[in-house]
Amino acid sequence: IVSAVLHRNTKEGALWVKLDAVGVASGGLFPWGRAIVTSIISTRAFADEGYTKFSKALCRPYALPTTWTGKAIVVVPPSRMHQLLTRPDKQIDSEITNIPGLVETVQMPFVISDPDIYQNTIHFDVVRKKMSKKDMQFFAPITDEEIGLAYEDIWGGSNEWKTINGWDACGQVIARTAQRILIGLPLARDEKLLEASRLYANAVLLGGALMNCFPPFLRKFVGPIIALRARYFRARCVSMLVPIITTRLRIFTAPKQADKVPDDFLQWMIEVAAKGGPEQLNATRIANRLIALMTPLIFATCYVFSHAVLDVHGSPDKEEFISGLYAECKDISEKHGGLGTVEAVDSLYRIDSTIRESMRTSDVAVTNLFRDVSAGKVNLGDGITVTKGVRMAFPTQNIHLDPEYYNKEPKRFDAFRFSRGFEGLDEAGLRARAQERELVVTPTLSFLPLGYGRHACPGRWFAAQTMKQALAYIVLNYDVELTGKPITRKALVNTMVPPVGTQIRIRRKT
Ligand code: HEM
Repeated sequence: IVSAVLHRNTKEGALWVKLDAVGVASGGLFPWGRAIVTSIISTRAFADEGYTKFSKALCRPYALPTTWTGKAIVVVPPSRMHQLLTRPDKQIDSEITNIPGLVETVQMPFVISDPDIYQNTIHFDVVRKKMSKKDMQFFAPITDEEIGLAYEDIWGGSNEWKTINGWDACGQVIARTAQRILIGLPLARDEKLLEASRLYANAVLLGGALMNCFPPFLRKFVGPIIALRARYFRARCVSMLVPIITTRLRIFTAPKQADKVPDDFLQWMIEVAAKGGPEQLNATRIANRLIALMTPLIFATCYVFSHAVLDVHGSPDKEEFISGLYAECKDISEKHGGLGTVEAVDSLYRIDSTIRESMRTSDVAVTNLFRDVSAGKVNLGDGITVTKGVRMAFPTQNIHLDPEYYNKEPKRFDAFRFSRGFEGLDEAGLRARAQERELVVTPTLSFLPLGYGRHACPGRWFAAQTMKQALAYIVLNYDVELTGKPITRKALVNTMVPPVGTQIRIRRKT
């Protein structure tokens, strides 16, 4: 059936016939069907093969079979990346969009019933307007304070070793900090809301990965069942958020009293919603928008941050990394009287390099930066045109581990890879080479975890600043050891499954 769909006599069928495919056997029954089913556990191997054979050797796109779309996605070679990721979404001959890929990565429609939340993404505008580089001074002292309090409450102050779940412990600190920004005090510290939002984020990630193991025609049936857990936690979050949103809406519509208007994400969200018309000023809808943002704010940030903590502490070079990080954090923190300013956080170059390196080596996904053709056709060269309904992606994980871009041991986690070359320079030397620095927030064609071009992540300055503060806090205040076996990471379809069971031993430094 799959073969017939892929090869039917349409423009799309012509595309699949023309493209080289990976993982599809040349003989036997239902080769495409078998490749699609195998993609559940072999997407990474398929992508490795496609990268070597087609992306690198021939600079050609190839078809990657996947249960996710129930057919294949077109993996575009690095040579076409700049052009495709910087072009306007709408051109005379074609229209592309990144939204379906983002939405379907976590299968949002099964979790949130109101389609306006993911079809009309006005909450993205709030991130774009209020979370740019220039806004970081506003957030720095708030996140610094919340991170410190969160560690004290969650990781504790005991000098005795205790064993905790590393993924949960990192996630709880990030969730609390993210929530402080979203809804302010006192609700941000409400234990029940914190737990529900963190479990919601986990359920969305793991549920999405699981749902994507089923092709769309089966997903219709299993999706609602798998999504029950995420729906339950979402409903709990909504019921806790609606009262505060209702109060804020009242303040918003009342005659203005400047001192009463809070300054947090929820307030900015209400202001943007008001421009969208009265139907947007609905407390449940606003709650769902905040929850939709919890996926990047809590899940993506938690994913990256937990990996950075585990990568540093699980490295054979841990001693060297930790002592280098400690020296930097202590020096900068003493110089700036803490880490609650942009100037202080921006000076944490080794910390920045550690997080960037972890994002490079511990990718969230096998392929990423999805673009669906929504109208017309996109020409990929070599006579290959992609038509409406086809999803394109980039071989991001392969690029991140390619010796052409990372010539020194590309698979090794080398925390100071991006900072080492700048050590020992005086002020003038540092200034002269400032433009050369590759930071977490600097997307390049060989560093794509935060996107590139037109839709590069607008939350990256906030995510980077918060993760840097949170990692520096651990380095300064805790001894951490990984317990159990070394972490091995596997892909489930396109998602790299995080090590949610990893245990760590921690104690407060004396
Ligand atoms: C470390 C954590 C994060 C990672 C790894 C991450 C990753 C990404 C990536 C790869 C994209 C580009 C998608 C594409 O090109 O199609 C993206 C877009 C986006 N991110 Fe993030 N993100 C993170 C944190 C955040 C935060 C904290 C926020 C805001 C609260 C945020 C909000 C967004 C939004 C609104 C978009 C869509 C931009 C657009 O379509 O123009 N992200 N993110």
